[in-house]
Amino acid sequence: MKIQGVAYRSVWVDPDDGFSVHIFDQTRLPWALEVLRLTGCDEVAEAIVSMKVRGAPLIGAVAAYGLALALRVDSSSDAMERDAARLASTRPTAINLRWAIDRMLTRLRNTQAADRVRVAYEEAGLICDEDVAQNEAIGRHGLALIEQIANAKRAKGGEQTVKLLTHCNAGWIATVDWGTALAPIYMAHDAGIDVHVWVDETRPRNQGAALTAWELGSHGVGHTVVSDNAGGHLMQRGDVDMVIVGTDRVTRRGDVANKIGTYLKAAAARDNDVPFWVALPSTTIDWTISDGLTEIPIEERSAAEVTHVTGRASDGAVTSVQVTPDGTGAANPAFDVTPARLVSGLITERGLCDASAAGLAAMFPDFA
Ligand SMILES: CSC[C@H]1O[C@H](OP(=O)(O)O)[C@H](O)[C@@H]1O
Repeated sequence: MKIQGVAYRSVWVDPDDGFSVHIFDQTRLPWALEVLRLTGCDEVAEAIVSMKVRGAPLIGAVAAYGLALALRVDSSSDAMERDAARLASTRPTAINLRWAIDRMLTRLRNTQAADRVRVAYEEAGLICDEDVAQNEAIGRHGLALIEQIANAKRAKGGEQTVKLLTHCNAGWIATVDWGTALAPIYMAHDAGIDVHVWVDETRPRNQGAALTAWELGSHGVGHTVVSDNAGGHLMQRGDVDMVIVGTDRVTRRGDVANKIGTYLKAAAARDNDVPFWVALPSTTIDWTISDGLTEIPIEERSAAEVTHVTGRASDGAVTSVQVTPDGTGAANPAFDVTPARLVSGLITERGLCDASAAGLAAMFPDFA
């Protein structure tokens, strides 16, 4: 995606040194655009744990490069397995992380130690290129949904703006490029469709207020940040034509894990007959599990993310302030699970499908 006219991906290998891995520090956005140069596995692991880099597809891609960096230090099989396990353990919910590491190991276990660094960078690069292509395809398939809404509104007459609601950040900065939930929105905007996005702030880390708003604003897409609790009210008033979100893991029967609060939006959407669509590349499908509620591990993050909020002070300094009384405890589940029955459909790189075992098996017979 472009930032001030310059095209970027969210991760890239330094063209000069040929090995260091560059990412944007997402904890500094939207106040500063800062590139981090990662030169070792531990730095990559820390960047994922601290959410300097985040987003299910992107943490998979960056972890893949993290393994390449680790192999530069020690390409023995024991070290490779240890470092791969370390990277895979950084965050538990997004299946893309486990998928990317497993894909790297599958290739590297069949590679001579002397060739592993070269092969690792090659495979990580393929993972990135495939993510970009998948997300662009998701954009095209999701665009058709937005076009349908726009056409229906045109036929009906009256207010023409297609009003979408999204939760958290599933944009280009959460993937290698394009994004998942935001890809159709970018394409609709670029196609001249009048869209407006309600952006859930997405407490506690405010990925919506900080990252989705920054992305959409940078691309000129109309948007309004709302509190997480406002979505149901907007739907009741007919101000939401469709909800579109990303995901971190989808089960083989279509249960969806996504940022905490997604389930509540899906429940409100169902209660107000608002279509609720989930955008994902097939790397986000966990074919080994069915019941999301009992089988998807939900990341528990620090209480400090709830008791404190980060923002820019009036003097321009980015700082964190406490919003709870001293001594008050906080729970911080980072994801929840939306049952397939509340999902209108899945937007994949191969097309739109039902959030069901049959729908996924029909779309991905080669995986199911
Ligand atoms: C296309 S990103 C998918 C998913 O990842 C985000 O989680 P986090 O910000 O904790 O990495 C969020 O749940 C997005 O919807």
